[in-house]
Amino acid sequence: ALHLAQAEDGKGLDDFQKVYNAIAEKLRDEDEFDGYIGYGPNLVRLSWHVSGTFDKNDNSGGSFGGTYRFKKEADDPANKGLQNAARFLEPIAKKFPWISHGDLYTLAGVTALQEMQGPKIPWRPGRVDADEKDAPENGRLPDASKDGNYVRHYFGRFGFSDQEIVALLGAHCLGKTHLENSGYEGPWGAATNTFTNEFFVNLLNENWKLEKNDAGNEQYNSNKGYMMLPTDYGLIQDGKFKKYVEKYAKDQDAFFEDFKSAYVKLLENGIDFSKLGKAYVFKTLDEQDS
Ligand code: HEM
Ligand SMILES: CCN(CC)c1nc(N)c2ccccc2n1
Repeated sequence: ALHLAQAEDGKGLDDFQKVYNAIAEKLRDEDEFDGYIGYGPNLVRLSWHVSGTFDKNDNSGGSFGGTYRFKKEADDPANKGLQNAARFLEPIAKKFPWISHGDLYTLAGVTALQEMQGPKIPWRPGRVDADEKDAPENGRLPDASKDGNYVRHYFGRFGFSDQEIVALLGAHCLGKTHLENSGYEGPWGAATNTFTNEFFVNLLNENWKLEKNDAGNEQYNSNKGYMMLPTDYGLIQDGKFKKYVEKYAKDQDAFFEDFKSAYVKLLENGIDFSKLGKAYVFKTLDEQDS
């Protein structure tokens, strides 16, 4: 059965907005990280990795239990580089000991996206920390060296449609790949900390050359110094995905709307929130500047 959400007792919008603000202020303050990209993209990746372990066949993994806090999950080679996001969140967890790890990891991704001018992401609390025995085994996160069909099959495990898959991958407008983390490198310079539909525009507009990188892995590079993972490139090799790439390259609002829905589905997969009221929509720091 699905995990039943149990909100932290007596905590409401104001309490979670305080956590949001603490993360957002720390994001602004520590802007030099990773060549002045900042921690935003890394926090978004963490929120996806703690959720992407979900398996609808037995309702294992996923964001509910906050099991990333155990080495068994954190040390998954696919999570290399996310130690930065985890370290960033430690003082936040200390300041707000009442928030569960699952709620903190997902709220941090929502905060980072909104502070990077992304769409407003409705968020619901109620994830409850589980034990190390509940941590999913390594190997549930995707392999970047594969093609579009692999991506369709991989996300089929969570019940995502072609349209939801393309929208979700639009998050690769943020940050960059790091050779020492994943064996992929770049894009230098182009890496951004602003949420836009640029990933789709680049996919369609650049001429991509398949090259071996310094780690011996193949990736697509453009003469402007952009890069695409083989799984990214699969979105324009596969006709059914490509029509959504074209839609989002033309219409950023449609991308924002579809990304928001798919990202919420990713973060809430496997959890029954029916006992809770409506989701919270947080104000950005800019919207609160008194
Ligand atoms: C086919 C599925 C996916 C594959 C194979 C994939 C693979 C990767 C790889 C290899 C990196 C580079 C990591 C590093 O070297 O530091 C990366 C970074 C990133 N991914 Fe994905 N990813 C996928 C889906 C997603 C999704 C669904 C999201 C969010 C909704 C996401 C968000 C990010 C972000 C924000 C970064 C940049 C992190 C940073 O700059 O530190 N990815 N991804
Ligand atoms: C759209 C070009 N960029 C940086 C703005 C980009 N492209 C990517 N293909 C990419 C893939 C994984 C993680 C980050 C990524 N960033």
